[in-house]
Amino acid sequence: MSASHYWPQLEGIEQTAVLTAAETRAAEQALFDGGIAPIDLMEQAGQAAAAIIAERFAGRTMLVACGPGNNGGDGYVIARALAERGFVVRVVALADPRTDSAKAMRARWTGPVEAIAGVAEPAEVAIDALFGSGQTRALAPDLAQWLRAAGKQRIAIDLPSGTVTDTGAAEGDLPNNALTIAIGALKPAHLLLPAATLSDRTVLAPIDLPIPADHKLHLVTPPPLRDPHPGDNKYTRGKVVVIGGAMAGAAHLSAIAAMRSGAGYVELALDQTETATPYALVRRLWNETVLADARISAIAIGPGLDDSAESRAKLEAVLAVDRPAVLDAGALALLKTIGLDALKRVAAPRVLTPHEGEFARLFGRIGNDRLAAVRKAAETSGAIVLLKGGSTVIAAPDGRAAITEIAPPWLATAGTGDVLTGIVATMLAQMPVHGFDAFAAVQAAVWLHIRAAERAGPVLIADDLLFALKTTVAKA
Ligand SMILES: NC(=O)C1=CN([C@@H]2O[C@H](COP(=O)(O)OP(=O)(O)OC[C@H]3O[C@@H](n4cnc5c(N)ncnc54)[C@H](O)[C@@H]3O)[C@@H](O)[C@H]2O)[C@@H](O)CC1
Ligand SMILES: [K+]
Repeated sequence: MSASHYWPQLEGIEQTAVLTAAETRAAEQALFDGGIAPIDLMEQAGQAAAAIIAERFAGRTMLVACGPGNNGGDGYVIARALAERGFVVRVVALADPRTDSAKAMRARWTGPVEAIAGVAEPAEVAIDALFGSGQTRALAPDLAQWLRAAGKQRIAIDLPSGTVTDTGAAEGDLPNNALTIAIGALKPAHLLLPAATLSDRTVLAPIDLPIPADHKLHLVTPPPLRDPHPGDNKYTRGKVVVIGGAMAGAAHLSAIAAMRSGAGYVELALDQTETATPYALVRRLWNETVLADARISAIAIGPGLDDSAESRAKLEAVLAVDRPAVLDAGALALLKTIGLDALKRVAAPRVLTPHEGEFARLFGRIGNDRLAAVRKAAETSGAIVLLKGGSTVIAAPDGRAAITEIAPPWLATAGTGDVLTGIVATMLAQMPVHGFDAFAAVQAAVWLHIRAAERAGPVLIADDLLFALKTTVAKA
């Protein structure tokens, strides 16, 4: 087993806007309307991609596979730029170029262009410039197979061919890429499963693409956490109440995670209490007065909660309190019977943190457009919805959405979701401290969860995250 990052990684991405195919086209059009020539933008894109390739794959033989559209156009630029740097480059065309820019770039490539059928010898590196953000259908199986055989390693230009830009769907048996070079901006398929798993690494080739100010989707980024200052007390650092039930361990994970994320005061309400470590955790017997304290900053409910009448009464009590609340696990099952309207009883933000099964039970089948499904769920419920998984999608009722990088797969183990719930609760409790809103608070929590998992390392168990959180939060 390897402790290093063998799951897909984003590298050096500073521009965190994520654009759909249509938004990318609109941004390009804005440039062209402003007088930039399309071939100049393509030259910039191809040169930027070639510079990245030259640095990382020095000395390898290259085979550039060009499609008929502008992705193929990028391919011709890359071939020329690599040849000028001394690389041995062959170019293969799937079909003649169809766009003006691609035609122009093919004309500037002075070497031979082979037909796909004629390629016998694979190269060390095959560059997939077949299809990019203009892909409209699945990749033909024989083409996928050809691509797999064309190089010992592959690099995808903008997107791996066969992936759907806006959903991350990827049909068929598509080959893996050592590198994907996103052109101008990240697209949803760079972050969403399964497409995101087709690349070991994803980097961004910078071009002068203007990012529309009203774009609504972005990559989850490091949160701006404020350190405590001498004037703080336990209540200014946030009081979190965690309401547990039948399985007390799950609620303990949430409560201790809330503590380790920096909450000033965490209270755990249970059906029975005992004195145990950590002694700093205040354990109380559940009754409704637990929720009567005006100093409560946020509430978490769900981990370890069964579907009994008592549990339902607890959830009803939480939903009546005008304080930020996160609902997970058992609370989501109960919410199904209470009805989503209950989330709107008070003005304070509500956060739902379902995994796929819980999501489907509450909102219906996810289908193959995870992002659209989560956005719709947030809109209809009025809550911030965080769909957990290898790449986590978060949506706010106002249409804003965010996607995480791919999380360490070691997180797929019991109890890690309970930990996330606790972190969410603390970030909600600390909204005034850090000066962010609930949508940002949830992103902060997911980011901390991923970083804590990296810190905890392979074969982590949920309890390890609790300890890893301490350093993670301190360094955020
Ligand atoms: N518009 C521009 O000027 C720029 C575009 N850029 C590149 O252009 C790409 C987008 O170019 P396009 O919009 O031309 O689209 P693509 O080059 O991605 O593909 C479009 C062409 O492929 C066909 N097609 C789509 N999916 C297919 C499939 N599965 N099997 C067979 N044929 C298929 C379409 O009918 C069309 O002819 C980006 O991904 C990026 O690489 C960059 O050069 C930056 C500048
Ligand atoms: K491609």
